[in-house]
Amino acid sequence: MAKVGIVMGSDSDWRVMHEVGEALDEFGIEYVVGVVSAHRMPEEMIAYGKTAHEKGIGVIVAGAGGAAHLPGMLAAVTPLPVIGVPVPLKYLDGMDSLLSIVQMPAGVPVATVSIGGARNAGLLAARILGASEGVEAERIRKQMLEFQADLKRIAQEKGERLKENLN
Ligand SMILES: Nc1c(C(=O)O)ncn1[C@@H]1O[C@H](COP(=O)(O)O)[C@@H](O)[C@H]1O
Repeated sequence: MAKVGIVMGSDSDWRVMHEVGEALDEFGIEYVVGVVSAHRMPEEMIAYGKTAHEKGIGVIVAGAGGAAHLPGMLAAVTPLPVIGVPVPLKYLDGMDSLLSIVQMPAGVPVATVSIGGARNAGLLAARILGASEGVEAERIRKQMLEFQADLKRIAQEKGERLKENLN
């Protein structure tokens, strides 16, 4: 089974991006973590994007804050799906990052999650890998269905408890 490449513009993004890894851990999916910045190390970033698909990576999850060009620049050079995570910083609350990531020109898609939505990025990467053929993909799909059933059960139990407390 392909791995997920988790990359971020700075080690400071890990406070948000660690949730990508935690979601993948729950699904037994391997990942490799790295820091590559389009702004601070453009050559290394391009090399990462150009070679990721040759290194057993099937999906890239890229997080960055502020003028977040990393996800889009990776999408420009890789054939793999790229999921962008807007990382909120001290100023502008991540709106700058969200707009930088989501407003891609036609032809260069980045699947953008919500501001700070690292967990959903991990879950989306799991769904992408689970959509392929093979035993491992089948296992991920099955586990995702169980995960969704759990979500429903928990939401219903919480609703019931609220009703009991109010009535
Ligand atoms: N947005 C980018 C890019 C990029 O898009 O290439 N490289 C670094 N950064 C962002 O700068 C913020 C501050 O970084 P520092 O904490 O290192 O100063 C981080 O959120 C990072 O993702």
